[in-house]
Amino acid sequence: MKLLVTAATILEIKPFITFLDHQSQRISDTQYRLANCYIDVLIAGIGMMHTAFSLGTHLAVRKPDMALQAGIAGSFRREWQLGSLVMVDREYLADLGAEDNDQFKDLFDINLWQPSQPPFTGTALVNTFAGLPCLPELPRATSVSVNLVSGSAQTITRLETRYMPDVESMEGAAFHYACLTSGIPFLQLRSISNYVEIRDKSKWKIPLAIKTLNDELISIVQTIAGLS
Ligand SMILES: O=C(O)c1cccc(C(=O)CC[C@H]2O[C@@H](n3cnc4c(=O)[nH]cnc43)[C@H](O)[C@@H]2O)c1
Repeated sequence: MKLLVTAATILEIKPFITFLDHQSQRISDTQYRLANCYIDVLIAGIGMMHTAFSLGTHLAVRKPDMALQAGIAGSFRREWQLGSLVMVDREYLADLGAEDNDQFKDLFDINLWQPSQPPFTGTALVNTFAGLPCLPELPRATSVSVNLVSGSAQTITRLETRYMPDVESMEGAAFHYACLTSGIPFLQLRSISNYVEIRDKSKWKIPLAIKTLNDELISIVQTIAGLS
């Protein structure tokens, strides 16, 4: 099994890298062997541009059997606690399009993209989770990927009305696009660090979200490697 684990920033998967440093055989700066599982770690950068380029290059060269993206996210759902985990089954590109006076239109609305053109299902990038060696028991979430973190009532209402999202990140859609296009089974794991609201960074629980994210990531990778 060749597994890719990717994150936007090293901060988000530092405990996982520490686990690999202690529990696995280090092959190079970014490659490890854990039992019969070869693990590549890719810090792809924040945002869809960095993620798409890093992943596109990596998937073409390394051809992993599975890719796992781990990161923190904002939640639209107040009933989901900070630090709780989801796996994303549906991604929307929520701020790529055109402004028509005070209305936002995405690329499907203005007919530059057609619904269900590959690799889209309708207007979403959908993970069926087919081909994965294991699937954690986590809530499934619809996600929007944005370049501009949502922080106004108007934007939040627009996203909720249009996409009915549970969570928001800055990379998920690029990850889904790259994996669907390359035909590589994939899993996007997100831990909720904040609610999507008018920006107040003092309320974010990044250390808690990173802890729960990495506990789950380690557990999943141990399962894939046949260690639990
Ligand atoms: O200081 C800020 O305003 C700020 C805004 C968004 C993200 C950050 C980060 O430091 C984390 C980068 C990372 O986190 C993901 N993320 C987390 N929460 C959200 C969100 O509410 N909306 C979109 N992305 C979020 C994102 O995927 C970034 O890679 C700081």
